[in-house]
Amino acid sequence: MGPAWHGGDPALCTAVGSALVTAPKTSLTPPPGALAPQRHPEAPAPGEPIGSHYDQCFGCGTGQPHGLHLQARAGEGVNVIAEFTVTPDHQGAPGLAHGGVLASALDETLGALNWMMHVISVTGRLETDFLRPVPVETVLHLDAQVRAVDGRKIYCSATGRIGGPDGPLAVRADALFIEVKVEHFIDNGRDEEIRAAMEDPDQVRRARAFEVNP
Ligand SMILES: CCCCCCCCCCCCCCCC(=O)SCCNC(=O)CCNC(=O)[C@H](O)C(C)(C)COP(=O)(O)OP(=O)(O)OC[C@H]1O[C@@H](n2cnc3c(N)ncnc32)[C@H](O)[C@@H]1OP(=O)(O)O
Repeated sequence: MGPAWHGGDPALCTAVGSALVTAPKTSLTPPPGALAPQRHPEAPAPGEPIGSHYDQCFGCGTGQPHGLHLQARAGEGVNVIAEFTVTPDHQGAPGLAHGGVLASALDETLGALNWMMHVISVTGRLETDFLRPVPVETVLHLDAQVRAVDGRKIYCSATGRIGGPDGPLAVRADALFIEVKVEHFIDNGRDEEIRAAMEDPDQVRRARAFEVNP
């Protein structure tokens, strides 16, 4: 048998005999020169709703019938909080939330951190730990925070607790978000939706706000 596939990165894994040895992944660990995150002076006040960045977003869009409808609020630091109620539509196993849905809820909460720093960024990497099963009708209390910033790289983490902000930890994630320009969406999105978004002055204003208020 040939060597195992290691995602093309020989630094991550090495085959030793038939065993696969995985070296620690360092890309979610801020490098020594990384800076502490700064809360933008115009970030929403603590407790203020952050609002949806796009009404068709699966995570936060109010016009998206199949979405999670997350409504994040600003925290005290460079963090946001949100609650997510697991419904029967979110099941993976009978009566239990699907892991991918929970990862989406974490991802969306992490994405809302953009508004605390006035930066547009997208998920580059998301590593999720599922610690407890999450039953239908659970209210998952989500908290995401930026840990460090290194150039365009934003190192952040999120937790999801069952039933309350101090409830049992059910899911957690470390993530690397990468800062992008609005052109990331314009150049890559499907024409139909981009055209509609560009014709919506509120959407354009939301997207450009961070670029004119650096
Ligand atoms: C008019 C319409 C307006 C619409 C306005 C909407 C605005 C509001 C949107 C908010 C949205 C939030 C929503 C929730 C969060 C999502 O769900 S976002 C959607 C999911 N994510 C994506 O689709 C991203 C897909 N990936 C990409 O597009 C590209 O890979 C990226 C992430 C932009 C990076 O590409 P790039 O810009 O070419 O940068 P690149 O040089 O490759 O990497 C930069 C650095 O990051 C590192 N890096 C990149 N990827 C990784 C990785 N996976 N692991 C480790 N390191 C990495 C690189 O090694 C590099 O490090 P240095 O060399 O600088 O040390």
